[in-house]
Amino acid sequence: MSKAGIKKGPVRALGAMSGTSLDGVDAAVVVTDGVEILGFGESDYRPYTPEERAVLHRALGQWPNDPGVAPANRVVMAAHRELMGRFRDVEIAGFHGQTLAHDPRGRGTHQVGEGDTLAADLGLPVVWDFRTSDVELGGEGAPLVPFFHHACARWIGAGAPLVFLNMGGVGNLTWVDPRIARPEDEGAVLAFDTGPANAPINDLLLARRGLDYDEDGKLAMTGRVETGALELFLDDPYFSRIPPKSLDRNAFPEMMSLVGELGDADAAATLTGMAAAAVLRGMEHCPEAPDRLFVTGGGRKNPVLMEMLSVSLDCPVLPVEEAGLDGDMLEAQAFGYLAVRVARGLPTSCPSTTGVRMSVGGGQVSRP
Ligand SMILES: Nc1ncnc2c1ncn2[C@@H]1O[C@H](COP(=O)(O)OP(=O)(O)OP(=O)(O)O)[C@@H](O)[C@H]1O
Ligand SMILES: CC(=O)N[C@H]1[C@@H]2OC[C@@H](O2)[C@@H](O)[C@@H]1O[C@H](C)C(=O)O
Repeated sequence: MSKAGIKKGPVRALGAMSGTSLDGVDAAVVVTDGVEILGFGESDYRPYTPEERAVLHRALGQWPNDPGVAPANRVVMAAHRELMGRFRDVEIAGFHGQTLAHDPRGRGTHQVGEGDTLAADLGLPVVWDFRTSDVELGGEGAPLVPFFHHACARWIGAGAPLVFLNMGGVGNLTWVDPRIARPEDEGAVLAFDTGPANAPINDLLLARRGLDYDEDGKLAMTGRVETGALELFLDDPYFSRIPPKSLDRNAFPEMMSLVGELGDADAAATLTGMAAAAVLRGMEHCPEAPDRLFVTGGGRKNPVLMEMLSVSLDCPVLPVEEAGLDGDMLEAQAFGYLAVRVARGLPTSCPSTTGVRMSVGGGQVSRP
């Protein structure tokens, strides 16, 4: 028995993720022993209502005890309780919560949501608060999905280095060498946040058109990238900083003023171009050219973004479905996988994924 009280060998683990796009909560089952992936189970999604989303938006940038946090906590807990309660025959759950603020070298990192309450509500051991111990040990506390990306590379039988690129609200990439068996071993993974991805596009569409996002890149498709604005954006020192490195959702507030004078279509095209160009700059940091780049997250459904990535990168750019994985659920699956690792005392991050001083298994375990 592990510290979470789960049996030896593979278990069905449920993971849940509420991402920086604030669109809703994903939950998915992965079958794992905490090392290898043995299979995937069912998955489900629970969108936030417009009112709930507004509560979360108001709480962005807030720290514990700030006034918007308690209402945000109620929204996050209710959505997770409802969604995760739909799953059966699960032995353990991983609960990421919702990031409200991220300042690893300053005030820390803040995910709202109470895993102990959720454990009692669901009657399951819940692993949560995944990022704090990494930050306490000098790490960025993000990204945390890279150890799961390494397991995915092995699950799909990859034989050469490849990249997983998540285009969520923020972009993050993991360069993986699947020939190295353990992710914490030297040279197995390199990971970092590439830059803003969908969050600024969503913010623009909301401000200018009252829409949640630029569906299928329809608006960007009719616009033109304003290269002056793009170059000013790329002057930010973040892009030349050696990884690991991570970002807050709203880390580039100047983006909106860079496109402020542009028409709606040009502004959308330029923000989409900025997301793609940030990835290109990120690829310069990879130790070796990858064989293929698999895109996960909502951005893979944006044909304008996918085309921009394809024309600028030297390797095939493919939606992760081409590898038989589910690009909407990868992060939720990751937190199920990481929960089992924490329960079994295995690390969840290492110096090359977050810059942490030594490999660490982050996360609190709450039993019902
Ligand atoms: N058909 C589509 N066309 C264009 N963009 C899309 C489409 N579908 C989803 N998106 C974008 O993807 C976003 C959702 O992506 P995803 O669910 O990966 O984000 P997240 O998990 O919240 O973010 P993060 O990974 O940063 O935590 C939407 O808010 C939207 O911007
Ligand atoms: C602090 C935080 O929540 N960061 C998120 C965010 O969204 C994408 C990117 O920025 C990544 O660093 C991370 O999420 C994923 C799940 C991760 O930790 O791997």
